[in-house]
Amino acid sequence: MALSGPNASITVSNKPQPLNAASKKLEKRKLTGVQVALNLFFGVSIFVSGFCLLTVTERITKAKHIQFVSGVSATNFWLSALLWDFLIFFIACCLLMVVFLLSGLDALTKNYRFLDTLVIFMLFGWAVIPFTYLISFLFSSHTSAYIKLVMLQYCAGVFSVILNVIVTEISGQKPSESLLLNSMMVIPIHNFGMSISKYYDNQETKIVCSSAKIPAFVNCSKAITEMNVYSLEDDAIGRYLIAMAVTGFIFFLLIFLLETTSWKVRTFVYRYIFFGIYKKFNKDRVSKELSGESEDDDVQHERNRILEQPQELLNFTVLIKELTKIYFTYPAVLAVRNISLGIRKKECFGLLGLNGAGKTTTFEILTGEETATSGDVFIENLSITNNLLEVRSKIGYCPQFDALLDYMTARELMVMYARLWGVPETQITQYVNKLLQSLNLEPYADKFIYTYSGGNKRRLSNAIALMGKPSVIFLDEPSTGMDPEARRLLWNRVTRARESDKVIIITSHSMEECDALCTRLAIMVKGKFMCLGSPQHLKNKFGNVYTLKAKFKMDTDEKTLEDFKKYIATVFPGSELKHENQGILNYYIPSKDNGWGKVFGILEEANKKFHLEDYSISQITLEEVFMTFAKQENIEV
Ligand SMILES: Nc1ncnc2c1ncn2[C@@H]1O[C@H](COP(=O)(O)OP(=O)(O)OP(=O)(O)O)[C@@H](O)[C@H]1O
Repeated sequence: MALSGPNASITVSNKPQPLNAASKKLEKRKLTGVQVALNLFFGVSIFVSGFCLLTVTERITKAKHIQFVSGVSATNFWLSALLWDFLIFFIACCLLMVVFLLSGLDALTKNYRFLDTLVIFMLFGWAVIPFTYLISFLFSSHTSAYIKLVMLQYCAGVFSVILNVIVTEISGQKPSESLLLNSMMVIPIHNFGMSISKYYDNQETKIVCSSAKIPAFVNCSKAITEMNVYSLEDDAIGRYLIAMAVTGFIFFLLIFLLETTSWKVRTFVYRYIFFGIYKKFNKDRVSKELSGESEDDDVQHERNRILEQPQELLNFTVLIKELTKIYFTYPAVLAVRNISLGIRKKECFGLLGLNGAGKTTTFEILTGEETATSGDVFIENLSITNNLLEVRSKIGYCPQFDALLDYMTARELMVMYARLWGVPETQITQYVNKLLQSLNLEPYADKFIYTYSGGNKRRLSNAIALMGKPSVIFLDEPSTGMDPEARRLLWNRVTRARESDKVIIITSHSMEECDALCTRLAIMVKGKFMCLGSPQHLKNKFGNVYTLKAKFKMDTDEKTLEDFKKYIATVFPGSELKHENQGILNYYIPSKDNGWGKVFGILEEANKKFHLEDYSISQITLEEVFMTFAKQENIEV
């Protein structure tokens, strides 16, 4: 039996032949091409699968999205990744050649054969690196992607070799005539295994045939010794090399298609197919919940203003028009329900809402990360659905979770983004230092990011979002985990950015932050705007109560407290005792018919009558307005 075709170095005929001592020794020492390939598969699989680690990490942490948003094109991103990984692959292959040389694998190294071997390895690298990138899109964890890819590559390699033996040796078919073996040629490791094993066998045979003593079991016919190893014959490697060259190119093309047109395909599928089917079977729900009509007059007014006027007259930097997002899971989630909004230059718009209200989904659509199910977003009059690449170059984005590259320093990362934004090379150092200073990041600027605290990572994410010249900056919960000083610095920086003609859109769970930064805000409940306006407008509109805090001395008896409660109930009809603890009473007092002067007059009287230690009266806070909507959501749930 010949192990891989007629040119196998050690050809075992069907009839056992007597071997002399020298040839027995030779047989024992020599490997077959198949053995060499099998031995290489494991190491090669472990090594090449590593190329998925960074691509998966960059995708799931959104570092890739931030780079795209900062102006990197898909071509540049993937070509630079390929170039770098290919360089690493080349160095590793050179080291492997040294190992081959030291191990005495003359058929792969001696007499310039290492150049042929390198060609096989390089073509394998060209095919397998984009293949690994492509497969990595299927995974959302880099460790799982790595382990599964190692297993996939190794099993595919071993399987393909076994299949080749079965097809050629057992069923006697030529590899080029077997549909199964031909279809295996899309897998880089199969082509690599075949190339290396056939090349090794061919060269080993030539070495043995050119020696003084040719063992009897070696087939040294002219057809074998004079065959061009690069030809397209079944025992040569030409077809496998061509397959690797072509598939590498195809894999790369597929990556580009995935990056550039998959967004359009997804938009089409979700908008016209999934949403069409959904509308057909859920007519009532769609007309009731996705009508966009609102009970709040400000929200309704904003919607009318957008829908009734031609877009050119509106002059908004950001225009959200009847935006809807449905996640077609089971059951379907209506994450954003027909919202319309216009934001002009120098505005800071806040999106508030409980967890799961739809803020992040709205952000993801606005930054081009998610597709809208219906409606559209326009940034400087460019539709995000039709001009994604242009729109991306107009935005800065700080995602909810830090999209940073752990093995870079803050300075390196910021220099990289400054270059991407096109800051002139001579000004980059000064530009980065200024930004680092403004967020007090200088002490950590030259340390690896993985050593940073959560708050410092957040500062850096915000600094990156504020870089360059975007027209719109999206900040998703920007100050989470920051200390009060860092928060103040951030607020100053954001306010300065807003004043320099930018639009800031922010989501936050900190009402203090929204009150400090936002010129307008909306409270979102279950994907809908429940109210819209400036913080003061919302406080006036929904805060039709004052909050009264009365503090009694420690020795005050129960009767005095009861008398005070009766007194308040009489002088402020409709008042509500919200909370009582350790002689401190908190009331909501209706503001209607109770001006500030009247309230203070009554409380001064109460102070004298009940000997209060202290009292205060204030307008309702934004947090209390928010809580009234939050309560509504909880009741509806
Ligand atoms: N990929 C997804 N698939 C299915 N449902 C999703 C997906 N992403 C979000 N959702 C659902 O969409 C709704 C809105 O989620 P979203 O993350 O936008 O809320 P959020 O207001 O940003 O919440 P948080 O304040 O916690 O960040 C939630 O009900 C959530 O479960």
